Amino acid sequence: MPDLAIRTQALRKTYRTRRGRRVVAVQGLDLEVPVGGVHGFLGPNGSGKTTSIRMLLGLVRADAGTMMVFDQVVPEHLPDVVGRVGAIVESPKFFPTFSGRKNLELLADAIGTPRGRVGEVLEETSLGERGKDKFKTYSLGMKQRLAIAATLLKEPELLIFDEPTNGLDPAGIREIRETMRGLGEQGRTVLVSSHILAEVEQVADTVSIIGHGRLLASGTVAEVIGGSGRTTVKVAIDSPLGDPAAQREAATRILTAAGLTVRAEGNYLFVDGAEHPADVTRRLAQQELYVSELIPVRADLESVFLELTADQGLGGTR
Ligand SMILES: Nc1ncnc2c1ncn2[C@@H]1O[C@H](COP(=O)(O)OP(=O)(O)OP(=O)(O)O)[C@@H](O)[C@H]1O
Repeated sequence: MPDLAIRTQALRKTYRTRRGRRVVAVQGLDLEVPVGGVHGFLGPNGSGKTTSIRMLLGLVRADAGTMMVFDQVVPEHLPDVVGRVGAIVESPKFFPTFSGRKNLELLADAIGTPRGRVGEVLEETSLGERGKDKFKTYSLGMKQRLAIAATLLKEPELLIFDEPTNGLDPAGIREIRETMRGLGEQGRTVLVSSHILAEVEQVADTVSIIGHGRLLASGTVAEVIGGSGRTTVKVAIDSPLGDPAAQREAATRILTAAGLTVRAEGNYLFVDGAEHPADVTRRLAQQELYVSELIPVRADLESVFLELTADQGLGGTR
C-alpha cells in the first residue's frame, strides 16, 4: 500500500438542523489520499466534501469512524501534524489596503516564519510582479492565489483546498490549476475538492468520487475511467439504400436488443457497452446495415462521474 497522507475509515457525520431535522452528510466514508501529487476529491453539491474536509481539520466533530493524517489519528493528534498541513476552507481575510506582500509579511510574523519566505511563495503562486499592489486591486483569481501563498508560508507537505476555483473565470481557474500542478510536482500532496470534473481531470494524479457521503470510486484517473467498464463508440451508418434516419432507427433497435445502450446525436449513434467495437459492426452487417465510420470515444471523468452518481439519484452539477 502506498504511503498515505490521509486515511478515513467508516467516517460519519449527521447534522441536526435547528428544526430538529437530521441531515446525514457523511455516511461511512473510506478515503485514501496517497502522499505526493494532486488528489481530486469529487462529488456533486451536497455530497459531503466540505464536511469531510472540516472533520479532517478538526473544525467539525465526527460522529463515528477514524481519520488519520500522516499516520497520526486526528483530531486527537492534530497538534502533532498541523504544522505539516495547510488548508483553505473559506476565503481568508486580508487587509484590502495593504499590498499582497505586506499581508503575507504580517502573516509570516504571526506564525513565526522568516519574511524571506514571502518572496518565494509569491513567486510560487505567480504573484511576484503584483506583490506590491494593494490587495483590493487584485482579481478574484489573484486573491485566491494569495490565499494559497499564505498557506505555503509554513511549507506544508499536505495542502487541502475546498473548491478553490469557485467563482473564478476561465483564466483564474487555469492559474489555480497550474499552481496546484506545480505543488504536486514538487512532491507535495494536494487534496482538492471539486464538482467541476473537467478541471480536476486535467490536474489530478488520483481521484476519489463520493456520493451521499460514501466513496463510489477511487484510484488514478485512468483507473477510475477504465474501471467504469465503458467503451463508447461513435457510429455512422451510410448505406446508399434507404433513408438514413430509418437506418439509424433500425440500428438502434438491433443494438439495444443486443443489450447495448444507444444514444442518437445528429447523424451519429453513440453506443455504450460493447466489449469490442467490432461487435457493433458485425451485428449491424448481419442485418445489412453498413457502418461507414466507427470511432472509439474515450470515456472522460465527467461521464464516469455522471454514471456513478446517477445510480444514486444524485446527478452531476457543473
Ligand atoms: N451546518 C450544517 N447544518 C445542517 N446541514 C448541513 C450543515 N453543513 C452541511 N449540511 C448538509 O450536509 C450535506 C453535505 O454538505 P457538504 O457541504 O459537506 O457537501 P459538499 O459536497 O461540500 O457540497 P458543496 O459542493 O455544495 O459544497 C448537505 O446536505 C448539506 O446541506
